[in-house]
Amino acid sequence: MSKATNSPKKPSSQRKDVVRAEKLQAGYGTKSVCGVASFSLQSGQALALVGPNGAGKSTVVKTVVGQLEAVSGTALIHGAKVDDRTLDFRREVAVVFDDDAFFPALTVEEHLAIVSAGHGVEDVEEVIASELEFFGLKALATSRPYNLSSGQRRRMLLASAFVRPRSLLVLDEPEQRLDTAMRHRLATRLRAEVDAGLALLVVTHDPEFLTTVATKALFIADTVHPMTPAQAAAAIASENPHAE
Ligand SMILES: Nc1ncnc2c1ncn2[C@@H]1O[C@H](COP(=O)(O)OP(=O)(O)OP(=O)(O)O)[C@@H](O)[C@H]1O
Repeated sequence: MSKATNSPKKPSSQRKDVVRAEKLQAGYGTKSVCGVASFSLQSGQALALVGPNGAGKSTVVKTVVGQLEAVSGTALIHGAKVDDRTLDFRREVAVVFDDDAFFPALTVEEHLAIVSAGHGVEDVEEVIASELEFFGLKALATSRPYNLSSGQRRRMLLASAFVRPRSLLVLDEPEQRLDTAMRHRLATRLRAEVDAGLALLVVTHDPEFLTTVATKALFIADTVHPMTPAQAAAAIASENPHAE
């Protein structure tokens, strides 16, 4: 395996779809949870999925990354049907969902080291030091997950997506449990990475986060339709504040 850096790939002059969903119906078994979704995502773009609680955003994202079978339709990543067991998929696609997934016996820096080295990153120590700094985890590098706050554990999980190479980053409500300063820092960084060529698929309920990060949006409900980031931010802002 060739050595890798943890930076997103630069956009090529000829843009190809990183994600293409065609008439995708996401759901469980034979029951779809939302309308039919057709969309594409290219290098240098960030697509935000928005919509009310229970609308089907996470289900769509899990279907796109192959964690769920599509009820019907197709999802392609880099032109191929998704198989999250393949080496190519795992090399290219970094995914962070909202569920805490960690090894209780390993420290924060050991978690990051496993992910980074496992993806063939050359300068593991340097990369980890930089992400510990960015995510405000430097003083907690030798702590174990159960000794962290929920927001600190969230930072560790997010950091794990940045210590490895990625051409597609998939984040499900990354703003969850982060304080305002961290949300802002993360949003600003994600936008810079998108501008440098990353493809980002993100579910969010945070209008400010969306406005900073997204280049386009998709409203998920009984019908699915595209929106501009400004329209999507307005749609989120009008969501019932007591719905979450
Ligand atoms: N494992 C499952 N089996 C069956 N139905 C499920 C399962 N997980 C979620 N659902 C249902 O699928 C629908 C969509 O859920 P999903 O988590 O995709 O919504 P969401 O838009 O991401 O919501 P939120 O904004 O609350 O995170 C909901 O009605 C939910 O109850």
